[in-house]
Amino acid sequence: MSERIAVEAAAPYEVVVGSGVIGELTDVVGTDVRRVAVIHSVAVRERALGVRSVLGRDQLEVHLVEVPDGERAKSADVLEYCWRVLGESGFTRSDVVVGLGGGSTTDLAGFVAATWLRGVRFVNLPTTVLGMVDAAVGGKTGINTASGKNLVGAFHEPAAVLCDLDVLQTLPRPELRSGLAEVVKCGFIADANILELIENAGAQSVLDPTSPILAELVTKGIAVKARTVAEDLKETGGAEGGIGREALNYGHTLGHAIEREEAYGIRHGEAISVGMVFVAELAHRHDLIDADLLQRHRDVLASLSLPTTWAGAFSPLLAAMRMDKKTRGDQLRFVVLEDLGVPRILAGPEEQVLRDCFAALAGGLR
Ligand SMILES: NC(=O)c1ccc[n+]([C@@H]2O[C@H](COP(=O)([O-])OP(=O)(O)OC[C@H]3O[C@@H](n4cnc5c(N)ncnc54)[C@H](O)[C@@H]3O)[C@@H](O)[C@H]2O)c1
Ligand SMILES: O=C(O)C(=O)C[C@@H](O)[C@H](O)[C@H](O)COP(=O)(O)O
Ligand SMILES: [Zn+2]
Repeated sequence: MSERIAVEAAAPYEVVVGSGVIGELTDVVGTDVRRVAVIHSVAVRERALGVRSVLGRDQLEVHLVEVPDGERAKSADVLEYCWRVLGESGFTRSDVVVGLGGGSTTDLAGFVAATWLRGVRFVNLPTTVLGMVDAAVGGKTGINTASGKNLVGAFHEPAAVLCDLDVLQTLPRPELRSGLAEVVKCGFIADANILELIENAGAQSVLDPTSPILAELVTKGIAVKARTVAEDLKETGGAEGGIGREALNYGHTLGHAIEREEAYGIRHGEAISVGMVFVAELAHRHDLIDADLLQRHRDVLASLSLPTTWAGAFSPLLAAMRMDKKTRGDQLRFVVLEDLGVPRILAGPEEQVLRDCFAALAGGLR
């Protein structure tokens, strides 16, 4: 059984979730296509070979473009390598890029597609929970630079996203957990039912790649992402009363800074987990949320063994946060909650309050 979630973009597309849905790839790649470049990470090489043999049957010329695992793929060097392969293969505007891998791979593949010939079609085949619920959907593509995370990129929507749950069976457990941090994020910003599902089911079944509960959480996370991006495709502002796509950045201001500070040795979802506790502290200290909602952040994340504390110096993080895309001029802006499911922007908090929130993090429980 599969679920189909529509994303109402300028060119609407579907996110298909279920076991075996990779079988739809030939259809979504489409006709009148001569070449397909499958940009994939090393870890999913076997899957890439499978994709090549399926697409190759239709007389397509399939180029496998293997890139490093994880964040190392999101570099100017790897981007340049992909451009070179496309150039040497004579890749035209009617050809298609396929991104096969986790969020790092699909962020890169999407940016390759956004920039080659000023934009070609691309299809995402995410192979991590995080890729399925977040990175592969919504059209944010890009790479990192020495100054920080995702600083160069483009909005470029995929033509389709196929989330084949079977691929999760090889995903290492810490990666699965990391993806769940973005699912928890969706719970706090938009769909409290996600939190209840996790709290009631318990970690064992949530972390089981074959469990119906994980499939349900993935589908619900995608639904939040699809709804949010459809309202504000390019992060220019939400509908009346809302903050639009910036809501999806919950926990990311500090989270991205931690990733950079750790030289990407921490997983994205782990850093975002710490970042969500930080902004919950911030909201609590501004009397926006009560102590119970703050504690609920720690509890649900800890129940999945996601980190809720981080020990290190604050000043480098503050400097990195100034490079966050939500910053305007010298003013830092954070996504916080004013209630469960009600995100808002908190602009220009006092530096001392930020330091106090950080100290509370480093010290664990308040
Ligand atoms: N564009 C967006 O909207 C968006 C949203 C969220 C996150 N992101 C980005 O996504 C990235 C994180 O993505 P991620 O958590 O998927 O990590 P990842 O892509 O770095 O993958 C994690 C590791 O798992 C391996 N892997 C992937 N699929 C596997 C599988 N099925 N079996 C075995 N190993 C597998 C990868 O090769 C890698 O080593 C970050 O760069 C983050 O900034 C982007
Ligand atoms: O889709 C979005 O919008 C998000 O913010 C989703 C985030 O989970 C994701 O990590 C995104 O890549 C962060 O974007 P950035 O604009 O802060 O780089
Ligand atoms: Zn994220």
